[in-house]
Amino acid sequence: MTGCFITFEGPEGAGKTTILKEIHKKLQEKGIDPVATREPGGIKIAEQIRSVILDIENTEMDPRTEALLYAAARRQHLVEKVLPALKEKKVVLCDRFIDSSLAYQGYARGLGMEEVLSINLFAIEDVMPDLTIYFSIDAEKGLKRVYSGENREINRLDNEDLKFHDRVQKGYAILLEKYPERIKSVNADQTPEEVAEEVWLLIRNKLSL
Ligand SMILES: Nc1ncnc2c1ncn2[C@@H]1O[C@H](COP(=O)(O)OP(=O)(O)OP(=O)(O)O)[C@@H](O)[C@H]1O
Ligand SMILES: Cc1cn([C@H]2C[C@H](O)[C@@H](COP(=O)(O)O)O2)c(=O)[nH]c1=O
Repeated sequence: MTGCFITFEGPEGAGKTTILKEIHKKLQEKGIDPVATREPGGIKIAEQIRSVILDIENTEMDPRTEALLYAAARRQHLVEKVLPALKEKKVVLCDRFIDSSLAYQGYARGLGMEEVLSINLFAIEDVMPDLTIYFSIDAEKGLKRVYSGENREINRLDNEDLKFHDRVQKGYAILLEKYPERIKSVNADQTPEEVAEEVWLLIRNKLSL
């Protein structure tokens, strides 16, 4: 098996983290030892940057600072964790990557998707995911899940108004049109078991399992 970089994308509460854990388990059952990680975070420095970005009290953060911090966390995570794993021919499952920056900072914050792409190309050079799974759900429904769940703290980005989260979704819609070969959409508004099944099918196809 060759290395494969698979990213999970979507609005808040779409179920990415839940399904990523399930896919990790399913791959292990097939005798594969995948690396499961997340952005921003996944390694010490990037987790430290994450707490600065997502701190609910950092309301004065400038949008360009925000975009640069995400890109910096991405760079460090890529060189410290993702690239070494791919070099060992591992499957890497990553909760969010560059598409989040394009949808959230580029489109929803209004910085421009091309501008945000260019700072990110500096961070990632030419490393793009082999497959991106987009968890499609209405922004409001996803947010309701986040606010009613008890398993994570509400962060600064969750706290943006619904219009912001609707723009995030629009940003992703643009990306789905732009990268149809790489980004595959699943219906995230189903039971976790049904969503996991759709995602599993895509991953099995990609890995020829
Ligand atoms: N298919 C589903 N149906 C209903 N609830 C779900 C489903 N998938 C996940 N949830 C619940 O919704 C909440 C958010 O799920 P999860 O953390 O997996 O989403 P996420 O996409 O990673 O969110 P975020 O990016 O905002 O952290 C959790 O409480 C989880 O238990
Ligand atoms: C990578 C990345 C993330 N974001 C946003 C998306 C979420 O609101 C948070 C991360 O929280 P999660 O619970 O781990 O999903 O950060 C962003 O705006 N830009 C990015 O590049």
